Amino acid sequence: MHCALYDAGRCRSCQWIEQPMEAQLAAKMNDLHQLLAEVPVDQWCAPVSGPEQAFRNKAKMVVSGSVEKPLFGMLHRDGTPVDLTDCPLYPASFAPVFAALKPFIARAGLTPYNVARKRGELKYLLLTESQQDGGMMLRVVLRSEAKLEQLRAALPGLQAELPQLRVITANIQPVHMAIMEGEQEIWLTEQRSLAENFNGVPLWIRPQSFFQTNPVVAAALYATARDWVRALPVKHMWDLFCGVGGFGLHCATPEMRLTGIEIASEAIASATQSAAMLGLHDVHFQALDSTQFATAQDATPDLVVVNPPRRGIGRALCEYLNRMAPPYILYSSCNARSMADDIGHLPDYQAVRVQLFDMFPHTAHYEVLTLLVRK
Ligand SMILES: C[S@@+](CC[C@H](N)C(=O)[O-])C[C@H]1O[C@@H](n2cnc3c(N)ncnc32)[C@H](O)[C@@H]1O
Ligand code: SF4
Repeated sequence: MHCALYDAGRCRSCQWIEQPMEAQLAAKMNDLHQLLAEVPVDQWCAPVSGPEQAFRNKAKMVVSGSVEKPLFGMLHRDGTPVDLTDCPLYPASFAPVFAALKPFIARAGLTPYNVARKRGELKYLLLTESQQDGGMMLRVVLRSEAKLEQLRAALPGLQAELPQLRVITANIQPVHMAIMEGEQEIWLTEQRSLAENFNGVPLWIRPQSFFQTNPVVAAALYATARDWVRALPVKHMWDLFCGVGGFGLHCATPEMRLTGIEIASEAIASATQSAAMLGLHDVHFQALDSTQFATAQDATPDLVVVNPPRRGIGRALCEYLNRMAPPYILYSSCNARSMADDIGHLPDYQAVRVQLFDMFPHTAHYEVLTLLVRK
């Protein structure tokens, strides 16, 4: 893929961009084979990839420059700002939003935060688009509430110009560090979450909850999980690290009992709302630590889905799964190294099927789905 910012040496985030997609996929498959070298796999499925560009539904922009001429993008290590509004990973629909946000910042008087001087208010802009209808969520990350009223006063003009901005919030991040968001979220619109839909399953995008950033490949991942699970005799499943519920909501049928566990309560609120829309009644989503939840249970479900952060599920959860022995485990991972470690700690399970999903093109990262069956 071609990226002018990469060619100019201004952004090097996509380290594999010069390799054709087929070569990238082959290298990722090779990496996965090596990481699972000690794990016998019955069936390797063909890798799944999506579009080469314009595939991201989310932009996380550091705001720098001046209030009259803000830049949206990132800062190099030496503090030099780079404007990434032309990044080809974003869909074309982002360009007019970025273009309108620049003069809006001047009108609202939101001075970009200057990291070196520790001055200014506006730190980041986080923009997410729903594939369902092009609706968008904009989160304005501010250092404090000092400019909140100015932001509120300028908003009606922005909303008239960009009616696709359905959800707008201010996030207050007072700490001088590269953390993107703080705990305090202030909603500036009546609508609090953005409707999304993958494969006919309603999902909700909202602040403070994880949502997949490559919708085409994520939809394929959830659909595959659904197909694999529906072929198994599952009456009760757990979806651990469930986020907004994508896996559980795809796999569950009205006859099935679904328990979803996730640490972020905002994500659990979304998952609960989706389950109600689907008419699923035997569904129990709770905001808890997955390991603490699991290790406190006596009953074992037929299937445990896990989709942990990069660190994997960890030793304690592996030990619990060995002991409680659910017949099936479906492991979706964005870090095959930690997944391979975890599978190494599940000696009673056989990897029957593995499939790679190219969720992060032009980088070394990828998602992998593994079905484990009790031996
Ligand atoms: C890779 S995301 C997967 C989310 C979801 N399965 C999906 O498809 O969107 C990992 C999720 O684990 C959650 N998480 C992190 N630590 C956790 C913990 N200790 N217990 C439960 N959930 C946790 C995160 O908040 C995040 O939503
Ligand atoms: S993140 Fe965007 S701007 Fe940076 S190298 Fe990749 S495609 Fe180019």
